[in-house]
Amino acid sequence: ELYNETVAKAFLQFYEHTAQVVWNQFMEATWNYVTNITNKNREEMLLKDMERSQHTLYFGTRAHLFKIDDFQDPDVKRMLSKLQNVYKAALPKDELQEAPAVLAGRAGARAEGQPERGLTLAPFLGLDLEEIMATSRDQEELLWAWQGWRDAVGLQVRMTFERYVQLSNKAAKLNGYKDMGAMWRSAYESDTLERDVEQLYEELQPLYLNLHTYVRRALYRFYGPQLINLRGPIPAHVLGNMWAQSWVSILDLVLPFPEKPPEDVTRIMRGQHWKPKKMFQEAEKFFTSLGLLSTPPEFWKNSMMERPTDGREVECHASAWDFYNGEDFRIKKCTEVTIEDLLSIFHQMGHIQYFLQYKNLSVIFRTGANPAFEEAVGSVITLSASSHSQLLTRGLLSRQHQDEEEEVNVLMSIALEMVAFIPFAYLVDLFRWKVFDGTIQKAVYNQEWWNLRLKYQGLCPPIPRTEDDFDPGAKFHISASMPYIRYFFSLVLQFQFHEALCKASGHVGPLHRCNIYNSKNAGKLLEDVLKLGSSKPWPEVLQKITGETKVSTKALMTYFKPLLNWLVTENVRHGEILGWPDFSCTFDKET
Ligand SMILES: O=C(CCC(O)(O)[C@H](Cc1ccccc1)NC(=O)c1ccccc1)N[C@@H](Cc1ccccc1)C(=O)O
Ligand SMILES: [Zn+2]
Repeated sequence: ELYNETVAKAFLQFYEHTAQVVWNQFMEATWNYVTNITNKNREEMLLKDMERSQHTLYFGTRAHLFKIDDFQDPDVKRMLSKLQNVYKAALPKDELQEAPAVLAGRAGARAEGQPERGLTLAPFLGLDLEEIMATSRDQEELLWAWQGWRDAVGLQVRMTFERYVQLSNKAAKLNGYKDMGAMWRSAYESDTLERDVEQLYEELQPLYLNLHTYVRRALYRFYGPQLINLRGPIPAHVLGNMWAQSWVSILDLVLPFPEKPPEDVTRIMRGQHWKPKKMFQEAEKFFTSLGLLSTPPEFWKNSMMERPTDGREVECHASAWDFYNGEDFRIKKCTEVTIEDLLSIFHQMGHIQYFLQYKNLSVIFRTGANPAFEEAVGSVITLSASSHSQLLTRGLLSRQHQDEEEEVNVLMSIALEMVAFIPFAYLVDLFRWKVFDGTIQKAVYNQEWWNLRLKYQGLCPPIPRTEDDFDPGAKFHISASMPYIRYFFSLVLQFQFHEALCKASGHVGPLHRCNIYNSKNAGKLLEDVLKLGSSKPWPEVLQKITGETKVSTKALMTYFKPLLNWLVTENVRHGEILGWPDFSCTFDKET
């Protein structure tokens, strides 16, 4: 009959050649917009987005005509089933037109006319406010920045968020999913994803609880009892980050051994006159030291490594770009010369390495084995890049020896980045899954957001919040409709990968001292995984690198064991209450 396997192969060839052109044009137009936000560039992006949707719909509807179950070739079956999901292209034309203004919030279009004043100010405002959140120790100033950002951006997103939920769920249903949360979760090819991540979270909770309790004590010492309740949640504006998702900026307030502070790598970088380009070259050197691929000339010619100084408005959230022609790959980042940005560049270069490794696969398979794999690649390299031995080798540290207490200090700084992140990375999509499935209704969006922030992060808003606010909208990924559970999953995966790569590199000793730099064995293991893209189910890919088919928190717990021991001893010594039995947020001061 007509739609047999031979026809399917020709159909896929036809898809392949047309998709490369359509996707390349869409990426070019989107790149032009986010690196020069003007109405003209927005129009051009929307046009290319429409063409891409028409292309997706043309092939998606026809892919449903094949009886995939009768086919033999596993690749043909897998490619056809992936084509069948057409995402938002399933929407009727008029709603598809409306979608960009609604779906991509801050990063994307506004319905018509000039973008809101607050929004055009926001990107510039954003980096300065984040700087204040990281460096200020004046809680009034921190409150001003915290509230300022939410008023400037959060409220804008609120206006379109309900319509965004409607359109998203309609598109999901048209693709056969019960809601958009189910469609997002389908990227993991598992019908137990929600329970799996909940289980991982529960295994990690004791580690987070002990860190939270210790940090609360340290903040109590600095800010006093009128701000910090030792039996209650921590106010969200004093953790050194706009979303309290990373606490590394308050390391100086919580250092276990303050008489042995770690060297300030940022100061050393600036003393050595590091520039953004050198930071990218540094990250590339690490990947090539593993025998992995180097970046093509286009990367250095076309990337945007610094915020432009010609007055152009750009989207400053870092990202890596594949232009689907096998040779054009870019990073967009408003790089500052800091250790945080150097490590963030390692993360972005991990995305680029994935693009390079799978560039000869069909376009359909040019994504990570699952979205968490994409995020984990760069982050696993970062674990080695930020190790004492690596920073020493690269001349970014001068002190050779590190004694036991200095090591606890370093583990604390890594935990402030990684362990503090665990509940935040978990709750962002817990919130959105509940919004999509209707558990959380519009009337209580903000209250339910703060219920989750209290339950999982043990945080409180520093001032009373109402339903006129929309605090979730203050996070880029929510305003840009970017799924987030991938970062939670990636956090666990990156330690599992790190353990496997360290073993392959012949490392002996504690996991947190491992540095895989120059290990061709570790590089080979990683290469074998990356070049598969999404052509195989991710448990198979996970097994190739770790020997296991299940995600496990064992490696992460091993890595932080020395710190957890220290934290438990410290918290017991102070007779601390783990958790926040006083769950109320103290606004009205008794005093
Ligand atoms: O958002 C990022 C880093 C940006 C990115 O590399 O994950 C970026 C996000 C993004 C931006 C614009 C459009 C789409 C996605 N993702 C990529 O550039 C990307 C993702 C998948 C494939 C190719 C590129 N990190 C998260 C979480 C995180 C990750 C690692 C350390 C700390 C925190 C955050 O900052 O909250
Ligand atoms: Zn990423």
